[in-house]
Amino acid sequence: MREDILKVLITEQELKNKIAQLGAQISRDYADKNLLMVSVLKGSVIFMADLMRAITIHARVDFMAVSSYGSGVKTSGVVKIVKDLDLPLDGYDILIVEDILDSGKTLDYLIDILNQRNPKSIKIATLLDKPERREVNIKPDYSGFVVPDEFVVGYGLDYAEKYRNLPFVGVLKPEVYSH
Ligand SMILES: O=P(O)(O)OC[C@H]1O[C@H](OP(=O)(O)OP(=O)(O)O)[C@H](O)[C@@H]1O
Ligand SMILES: Nc1nc2[nH]cnc2c(=O)[nH]1
Ligand SMILES: [Mg+2]
Repeated sequence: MREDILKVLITEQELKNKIAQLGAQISRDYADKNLLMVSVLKGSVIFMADLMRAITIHARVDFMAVSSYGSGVKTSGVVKIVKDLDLPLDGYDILIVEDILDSGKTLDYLIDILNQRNPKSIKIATLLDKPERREVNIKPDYSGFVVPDEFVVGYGLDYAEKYRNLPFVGVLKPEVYSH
């Protein structure tokens, strides 16, 4: 698996340090709020697991699965809800936890849907932000790293459902895509 990686963009240690900072910041900002973290499966699962443990105040968690990329590297533009939340949102301050904000279409759609359920507030925490690729007007409230316009994998992010279990974020060798 490691032999498929062209370069490491963000190391395990850099991820760890940044998530500790984000967790501390969120803990301060939500001290007087009613935090419900909403993880967008599957990509955000590793970030969610690490971020929630870096948060030192009461936090509830829930999971939602939407898919727009299928198994490829390009968004289909169609966002499908594969699994909905279990909890109603009224009275909660929602923090959507994402692995990457790319075109922005996934979150744009998701925020529309979640807003209809009357939460107190909705904010976005994304590990990675790829602003060059944005197609809709959306910005993260908490962001770990800005990444260049390259398809990244690892730490939850897949290519054809593989590489999610790499402990760092990297870029694949071009020949991997032709298999
Ligand atoms: O900003 P966008 O262009 O919409 O892209 C970002 C979304 O794409 C990926 O999910 P994907 O649909 O591949 O599903 P996955 O999380 O299960 O890999 C990623 O996890 C984000 O949710
Ligand atoms: N794995 C992966 N999924 C994405 N979804 C949107 N952008 C990306 C990306 O750069 N890598
Ligand atoms: Mg994906």
